[in-house]
Amino acid sequence: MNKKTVGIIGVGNVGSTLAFTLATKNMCSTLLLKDVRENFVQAMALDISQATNASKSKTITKACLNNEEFKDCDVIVITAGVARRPGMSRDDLLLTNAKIMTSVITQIIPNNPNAIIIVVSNPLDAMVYTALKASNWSRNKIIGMAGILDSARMAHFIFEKLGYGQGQIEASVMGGHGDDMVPLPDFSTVAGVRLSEVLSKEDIDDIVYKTKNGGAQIVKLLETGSAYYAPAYSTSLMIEAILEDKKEIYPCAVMLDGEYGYEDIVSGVPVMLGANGVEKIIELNLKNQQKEEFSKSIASVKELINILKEKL
Ligand SMILES: NC(=O)c1ccc[n+]([C@@H]2O[C@H](COP(=O)([O-])OP(=O)(O)OC[C@H]3O[C@@H](n4cnc5c(N)ncnc54)[C@H](O)[C@@H]3O)[C@@H](O)[C@H]2O)c1
Ligand SMILES: O=C(O)C[C@H](O)C(=O)O
Repeated sequence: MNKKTVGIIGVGNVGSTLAFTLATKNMCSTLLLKDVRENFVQAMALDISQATNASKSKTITKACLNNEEFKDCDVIVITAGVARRPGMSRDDLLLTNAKIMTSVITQIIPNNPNAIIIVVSNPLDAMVYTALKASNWSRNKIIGMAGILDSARMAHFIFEKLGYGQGQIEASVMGGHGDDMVPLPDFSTVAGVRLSEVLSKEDIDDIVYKTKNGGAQIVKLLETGSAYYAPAYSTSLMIEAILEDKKEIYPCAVMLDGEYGYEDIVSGVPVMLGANGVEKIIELNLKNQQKEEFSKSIASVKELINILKEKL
């Protein structure tokens, strides 16, 4: 096991599921948990620590009740904020979560100068942007989790149509983590076979629709919040790639600086993750229609950022 410290701020549904995954899988030596709900975070730390002992993992889990204890992290995950409820879009969380993000960043930065930060709070791309501006850190160090989740959802819907190929599906989604995300059937395969070889255009269109609506579908069924198992697991893959310097390619939300023709805007693109966070941004050769969809998705994130500039 790595002698590494992971911190999680916001230990609600996603944060606690992630903490449980990391601790019971022995993925770090120390796990620091922080939340505004002080009793709750202590309960989570106790419960997860006891699960860890049952699993014979060596991870030590601690609840931090002040900023001084939350220190020396190699990776920090921010899931602090509110989640949407039925009838809401992720964008409705903008102002509330931007205030929380700014306050969290200001608190954690002084004691964690070497951390790579993974942002999960929504609306995701605008929250990564907020965290980057509040910290003034370089773009390789603050990364948003969404593309792995959206791609996993797309793989799920591909399997639903096919009825075979579970575990062999590679799906690809880029763009912002909002209603205008860009599922890419042309870059998706089943055991290397292109989707268009095994599914009709109608089926593929339906998969694209369901992928874009995947988060809202769960919100509607849950009634009290949003998805957490797939988001937490997707985040754990990013953490593993960073802690173990795996140099793996994942779709993540990053600040663009000329890539795909955009700058000063955050969006989901394939990146290489390693010990330094984002170590490379990969530029796919998109067709015209895919470029248009990506541009629409960028415009939606820009709108949110303009609201933040005006109102915060
Ligand atoms: N990027 C993605 O793909 C993705 C996936 C799932 C959820 N999310 C987002 O992640 C966020 C968390 O979702 P959840 O289901 O875990 O919600 P949740 O309500 O279960 O947990 C949020 C936690 O944040 C805490 N919190 C609030 N303000 C805080 C602060 N200032 N400091 C520390 N902790 C604070 C709350 O007390 C709560 O425990 C939401 O914004 C949600 O929309 C994003
Ligand atoms: O849908 C949400 O609000 C949460 C998250 O962004 C998701 O896609 O599950």
